[in-house]
This record gives sequence, structure tokens and C-alpha cells, in this order.
Amino acid sequence: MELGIDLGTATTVVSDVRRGILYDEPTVMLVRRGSGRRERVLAVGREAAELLGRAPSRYASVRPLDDGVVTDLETTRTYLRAVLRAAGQRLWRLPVRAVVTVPAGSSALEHRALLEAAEEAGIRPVTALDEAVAGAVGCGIDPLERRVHMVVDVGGGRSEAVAFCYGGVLASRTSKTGGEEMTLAVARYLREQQQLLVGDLEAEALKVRLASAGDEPLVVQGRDGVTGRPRLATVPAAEVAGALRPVVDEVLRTLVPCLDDLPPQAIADVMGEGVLLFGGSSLVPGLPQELERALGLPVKCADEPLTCVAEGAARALRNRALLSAYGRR
Ligand SMILES: Nc1ncnc2c1ncn2[C@@H]1O[C@H](COP(=O)(O)OP(=O)(O)OP(=O)(O)O)[C@@H](O)[C@H]1O
Repeated sequence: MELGIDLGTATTVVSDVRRGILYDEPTVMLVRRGSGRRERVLAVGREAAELLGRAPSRYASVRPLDDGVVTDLETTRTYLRAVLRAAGQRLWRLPVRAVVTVPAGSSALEHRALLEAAEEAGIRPVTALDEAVAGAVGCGIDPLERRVHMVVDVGGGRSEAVAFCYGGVLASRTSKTGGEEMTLAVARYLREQQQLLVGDLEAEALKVRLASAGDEPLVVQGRDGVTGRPRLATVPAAEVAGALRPVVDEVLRTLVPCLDDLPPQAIADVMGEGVLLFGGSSLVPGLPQELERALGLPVKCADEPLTCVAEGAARALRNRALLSAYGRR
């Protein structure tokens, strides 16, 4: 199997060179931790997310990444094994080689930890590639060109702006703010303005529904903050959007100065071509327009903002020149 693996803070996407997307589920697993015994995985991905808050107390939910970075080697290895099984590796019993993506702002130690966990999970050879470069490849850009390209990736745990050309990164900026902060902002708004307590899953679902709500009010279920009883609330879409605004502003404030590090010719290239935008949180209504205004440059949204990174990583696997220029070992 030749895989591109986008191991994101919120979502893990696995793409196979020939078969396309094999796995696209939340980055979470449910494990049983016994005294002295090894961790046993009860569920991974969507199934684990659905059991959050419902599973018996001897099970623990584990998220292997924090702000896009591996927190624990053993947990990440166990998680990757479970993902490969769910993606059908056991069925085919094929050796796996892969490109795994890492944030451009991750340190050598951080990406080495991910590579080590992947190797221990049986993925060999494995190369790390910046998410921004992989996403660009997934959208049909050739990062080996002389022309400068700039991409903005607004993900779950972090957001990045990266400019690159001719096999090298020219400038990058990282914000440890993304979709998860936006979800927290929605939950805070419901608690403070609507006196409604909701879990992370409900708050995230409300945030995602905003993209298709237009001006229609949104209905959300939770627990009344005063009586503790279940209650439905109808909230104006504009108020939910307003709750997201400070988080979006914070992301833009950190990413836009990436332009300051570029020479004038590079800006001219980006101006001609436009900035490519992807990542799940780029789907927040109005974000592309806000980014365009803040950068003063045209912004193009990826057709597949949630899967282009994994698809690009899988494609990069067969491009030796690209991997020797941008790959990290
Ligand atoms: N329609 C939508 N509107 C708003 N946010 C969305 C939408 N769809 C997905 N998201 C958010 O996108 C985020 C996941 O995006 P993505 O998969 O690009 O991030 P990731 O790769 O998991 O994280 P990171 O790159 O930060 O490690 C989640 O926070 C999710 O709530």
C-alpha cells in the first residue's frame, strides 16, 4: 500500500495512491487501561467519538495529537496501527510505505517522534512532508516550480501560512489556534448568552451547520444552565458567527505577517496566482473573504479542503524530486 497520511489534531485522513481516500475520521481512540496490561483499543475514529461521554469508566478516550504535534510515542503508534487496520491493511496484508504530513512549524524533535511512531507501527519507509506543501500538491500545484506559491491551512488545532518555491520554504507563520478554539467559542456563547450547556460534539456540530444555514436560525439541544433540564434553544446564525469572529481575527493576525518576509517578486507571483486556502476551518462562513481583505491578495478555496493534504501526500510518494527537496527524515 502506498499511503498519504494526514494525522491531524481533529481528523485523520488516509489516502491510497490507487484507491483514493480509505479513511477519514476523527483523531481519537477509546482504550482500556488495565494495571500492568498493555492498552487495548476498543474503538477508533467515528466509533470512538460516538462513545465519548458514554463509555464505562475503565475506558479512556485518547487523542494522540495536541496542536498538531505528537504528545506520546506509544499512544501514537497504537493509534496508527488501529487506523491502518480500519483502513483495510489487515485485509490486504500488504506492506505499507507512506508520506505522513507534519505542520511546517513543527520542530525536528516533533516530526522525528511521528516518524518513529509510524515506523514502529510497521510503516516503512516513511517520510514526513509539510501539510502545506502536501495540500498544494493535492490541489494540483507543483512546489518545485520557480514561481512562489502561498497557502493558508486553517485546521483543528493550528493554522499556518506557508510560502514556498523551487524546493524550499521561503516563509511561514503558525498560530496554535484553529477549529477547536472556534468550537470552544461556540460552547462559551451558548453558556453565557443562552444559558445552555452543551458538549464539544454539539458545539462542533452547530459550528459546522453554520456553513449551510444562511440567515436561518439554528436549533441546538443542551442542558439548561439554571434548571439542569434538557432544553432546545433557537439561536440566530449571526450570533454564532459573531462568537467565532474573535478566533478568526486571532488566526488572521498571526498568519498575515508571513507576507512581510517575502521579497517583492515573490509577492508579485502570489498576487498573480492567488493564495490557496484549505483545512476544515476554512469552511467557516466569511473566512475566505476576511483573509482576502487582511492579505490584500486574492484567495482561492480548495475544492476538497478536508482531504487535499492526504491526497497530495499520497501523490508526493511517487515524486522522488519533490520528496528529496521537501521531505523531512
Ligand atoms: N463546515 C465546517 N465549518 C466550520 N468548521 C469546520 C467545518 N468542517 C470541519 N470543520 C472544522 O475543521 C477542523 C478540522 O479540520 P482539518 O481536518 O483540516 O484539521 P486537522 O488536520 O485535524 O488539524 P491540524 O491540521 O490543526 O492538526 C475541525 O475543527 C472541524 O470542526
